[in-house]
Amino acid sequence: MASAIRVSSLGRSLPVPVVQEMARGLCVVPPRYQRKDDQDPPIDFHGDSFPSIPVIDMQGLLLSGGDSSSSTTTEYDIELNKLDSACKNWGFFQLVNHGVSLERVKGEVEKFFKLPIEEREKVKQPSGDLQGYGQALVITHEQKLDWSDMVFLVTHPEQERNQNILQKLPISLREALEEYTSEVDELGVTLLEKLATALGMEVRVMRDFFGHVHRGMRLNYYPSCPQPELAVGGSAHSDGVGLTVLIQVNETDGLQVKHGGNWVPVKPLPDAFIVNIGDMLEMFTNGVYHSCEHRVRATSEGERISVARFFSPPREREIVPPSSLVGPKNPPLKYKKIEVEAFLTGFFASPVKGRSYIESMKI
Ligand SMILES: O=C(O)CCC(=O)C(=O)O
Ligand SMILES: [Fe+2]
Repeated sequence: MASAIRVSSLGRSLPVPVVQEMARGLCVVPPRYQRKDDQDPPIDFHGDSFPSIPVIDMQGLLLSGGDSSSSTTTEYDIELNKLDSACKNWGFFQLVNHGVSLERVKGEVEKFFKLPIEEREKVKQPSGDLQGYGQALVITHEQKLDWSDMVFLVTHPEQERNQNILQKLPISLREALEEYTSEVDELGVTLLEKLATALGMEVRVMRDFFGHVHRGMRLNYYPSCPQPELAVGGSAHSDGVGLTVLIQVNETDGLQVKHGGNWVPVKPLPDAFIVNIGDMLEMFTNGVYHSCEHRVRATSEGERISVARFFSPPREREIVPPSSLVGPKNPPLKYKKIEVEAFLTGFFASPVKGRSYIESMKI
């Protein structure tokens, strides 16, 4: 039985109602979803100075940084510099011109969330597992909840897959996810290599850190909310991974990133990826790159769907920056040395609270 060889799950999340079902016909947000205390002030913007996350052109990036032995800067290196400064100052960027086709995966994910509840529940999160249709990081019965549902899947390494769940996904969705992940994974690896070049690190060092790349994904569903001023679509958090590559499936916006003390809304460009640095890359770069806090607001303007692909180092890897980023000519080591497995076990053991977990890793 394939599932018998799965390595142990990293945590569990208490079962919660499917918000999509609960929300049908509801006029009032139930108390457990009322989050008035989590509604930070809206962005403080002044006309033209409205900030937005940087935009990086993948074709420009592919042409950049090819010859690290040359000291001449080509016009394409501008894109690499833009990438570097986006990861330092924002930890978030939009990636355009990437060549990955998104149509099919978007259509199939939308179709999944339109299925009758009995069909969706076939892939329900089993108790004691994080994979499947449910929620993550629900640790206590008192904890306030997000106005969203998700399907979480680990796809690589193969022994961490929950075959039982994968096989119960509608076949057309499974095939679309397979096609999409093979394309987005290639892009993810290329991006990690470009990040290494931007950091002045040997590409080999980044490759060694990520190894065969641990890969997971989340299909996020945020139902329309009758009282959006009371609820939160997705709690403020930083991603406990290496790198996240996300697509917004439909037209409903809602993602906000914390920048300069403000919550800045993200308006995805057509077919763009939204990419962000995760906690493990912040630690591996000794804080040079920033794992930015982000959240999803609730809205009454309709449902919102997104698909996040996560890239991380393997569980047994210790998160330690390469010598090129730590003293004597660089800052001293800023984060505790910890294995990925221990990092993740801690991450999934407490309710999410902004950047508090990565902050607790600081020396
Ligand atoms: O739905 C979004 O735009 C953000 C989702 C997210 O932050 C996540 O899945 O980690
Ligand atoms: Fe996230």
